Amino acid sequence: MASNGNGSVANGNGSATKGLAKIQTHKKHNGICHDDSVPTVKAQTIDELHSLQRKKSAPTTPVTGSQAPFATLSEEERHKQQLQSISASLASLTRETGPKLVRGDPARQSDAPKVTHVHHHVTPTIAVSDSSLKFTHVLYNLSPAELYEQAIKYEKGSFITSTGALATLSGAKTGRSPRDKRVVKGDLTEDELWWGKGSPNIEMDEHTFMVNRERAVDYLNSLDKVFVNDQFLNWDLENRIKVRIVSARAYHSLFMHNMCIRPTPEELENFGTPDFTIYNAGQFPCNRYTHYMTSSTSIDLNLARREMIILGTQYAGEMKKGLFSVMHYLMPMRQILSLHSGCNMGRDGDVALFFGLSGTGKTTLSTDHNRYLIGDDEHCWGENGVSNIEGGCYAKCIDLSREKEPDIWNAIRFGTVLENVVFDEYDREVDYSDKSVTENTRAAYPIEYIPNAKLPCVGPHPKNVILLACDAFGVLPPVSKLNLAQTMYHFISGYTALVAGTEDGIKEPQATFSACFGAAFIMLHPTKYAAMLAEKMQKHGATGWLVNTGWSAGSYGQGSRIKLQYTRKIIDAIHSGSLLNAEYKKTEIFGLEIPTEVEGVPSEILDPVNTWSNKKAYKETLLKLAGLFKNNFETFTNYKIGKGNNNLTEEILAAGPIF
Ligand SMILES: Nc1ncnc2c1ncn2[C@@H]1O[C@H](COP(=O)(O)OP(=O)(O)OP(=O)(O)O)[C@@H](O)[C@H]1O
Ligand SMILES: O=C([O-])CC(=O)C(=O)O
Ligand SMILES: [Ca+2]
Ligand SMILES: [Mn+2]
Repeated sequence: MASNGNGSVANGNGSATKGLAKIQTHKKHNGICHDDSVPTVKAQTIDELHSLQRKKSAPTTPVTGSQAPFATLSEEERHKQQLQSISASLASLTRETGPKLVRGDPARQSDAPKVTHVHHHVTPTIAVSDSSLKFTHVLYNLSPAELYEQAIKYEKGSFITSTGALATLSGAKTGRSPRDKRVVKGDLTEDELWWGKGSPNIEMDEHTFMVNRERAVDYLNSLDKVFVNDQFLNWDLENRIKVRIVSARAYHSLFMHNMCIRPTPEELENFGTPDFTIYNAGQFPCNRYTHYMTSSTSIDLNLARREMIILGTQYAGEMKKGLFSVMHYLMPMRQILSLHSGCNMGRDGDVALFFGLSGTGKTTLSTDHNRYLIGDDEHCWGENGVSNIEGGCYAKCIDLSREKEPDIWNAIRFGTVLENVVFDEYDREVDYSDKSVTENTRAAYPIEYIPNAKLPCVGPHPKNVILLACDAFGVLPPVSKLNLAQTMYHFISGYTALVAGTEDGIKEPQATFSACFGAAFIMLHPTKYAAMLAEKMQKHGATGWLVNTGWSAGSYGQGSRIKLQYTRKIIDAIHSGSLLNAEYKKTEIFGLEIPTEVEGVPSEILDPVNTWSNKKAYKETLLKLAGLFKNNFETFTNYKIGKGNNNLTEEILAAGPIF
């Protein structure tokens, strides 16, 4: 609006004013003066006014820059194609087409009339059912703000915390249910996948999968609305996988919005058919009379159909880790190694991988203020280097403190999903020490919430491969340098003490072995991944390390957990290269090379024997753990690691504890 810059007295057309000049705020060309300086709204009705509040925009990603304007399709045509594709996704066994879908929130009445054009042809003889007469509203790739509103309006237990995060409850399950994860054994998968003892792939047949699929799809179709996320996995563009997640809760949609890679509007426009689809009907149980079902929970993977069904658990980590399993199948088929690891990069481009089971420190230690974060949990290592599979991080929050983990603390803000935390009823301050709901409290946030995230999340070949173990026995050294055979031995063993119930039902630390530091997610035999890792480490000259982030000066109960501050110093020394050239000595039994000094770490803790007052108890505990390693490794002694590489196989077998 034009203003008459030099004050309000002169009225510009030269007409004389008697007495005090009328104060004019602005003036129209026709010379009529108005007292009010505020322009009126451009709306004829209250409804229209409210409609002005919301500007139309497409979903955006804050990540990659290119935001080319839509060119090829009209908005309406694009919506129509999306809905048809989603309807096809939701088609049941008995109906050729899926439900009638309508875009938008059923609570917004104005959305309703737009539906007619997505009406599908139905075969009148079989498809007449009540559910085919109703519409299912599709909330497609909503923004975090919209998902907040949906969650707060419709999902009990959803609240905004004092820092703006969305606090939510995952229901009866507060961790994954590995014993309820099933994989269809069919022509494609029978020979390719790892089955039997030690394998995470509990078999099911195609028919049972379809029974569960029908149950999930019918449940979702019976709802007034479903959430659909179309997103990507893997920052390596050549090996990017398109995923669709159909779910019933805003919590699930926001979780996956944060955890998967968010498409730009342009990428969404050209999304096409997803490579893999999840049907999350987690609120609804499976039918226990169905063959194979041992509980009301079932997470079912069908690689041939490229689908996953979730029944009977609302824990969002099932979706994240279910897709990780899929990547553990798809990527090795392309000679790319999939890794349950964190990953970061120094200023000079030195990349480190952090392997470890749940709770060993992948997220905590890869989130390092002095380094670029590539990702905290799931990566690929291919011809050109490493790439993150995900677009977000999933940090443990129990006992989180601003001082010890500032970057994670600051990432818990608007947009972040906070699972199962306890907060003050009035001011909504979260009490991170409260375990009333679960010890496995979690925050899921987009990776760019970490200030020094490396975008895009890719990096060159790793220089250091750090194996993290949280040793509840307190006998493994805080850090050891490994040769290649030892690295493979410990990678295949995948030792830690499970802490704090990420897997449903486990509350106390206990020794556990999980091949490749992720047996729950691998699809092929562990030696396949191990061979790929050995080959890549050899080729690119990476050094292996074993870091104990667990106990010192006694086992769980007597000793205490190694201070995070010390572990960080150890990791710093690995990154800087100073530890590579330190002085080493060899430990008994495990034959580990341990440094005599690390800057910033008391030297006496570097050899665990020094920290135990009862040396006899130390030796007994060491032998006990060595025995557990030996027992565990027996399953692998008959396997060759890689093709024609017998030497390495023998070296690996010899790289374990000797007693
Ligand atoms: N010395 C230590 N080193 C690393 N972490 C420690 C140490 N002491 C305590 N911790 C705590 O241990 C936890 C490590 O959890 P983190 O989230 O890093 O696990 P993760 O390996 O990423 O597991 P997941 O795969 O389940 O996400 C954090 O809560 C961290 O604060
Ligand atoms: O999957 C989860 O729920 C958490 C996680 O990262 C793991 O267990 O490795
Ligand atoms: Ca993590
Ligand atoms: Mn993990």
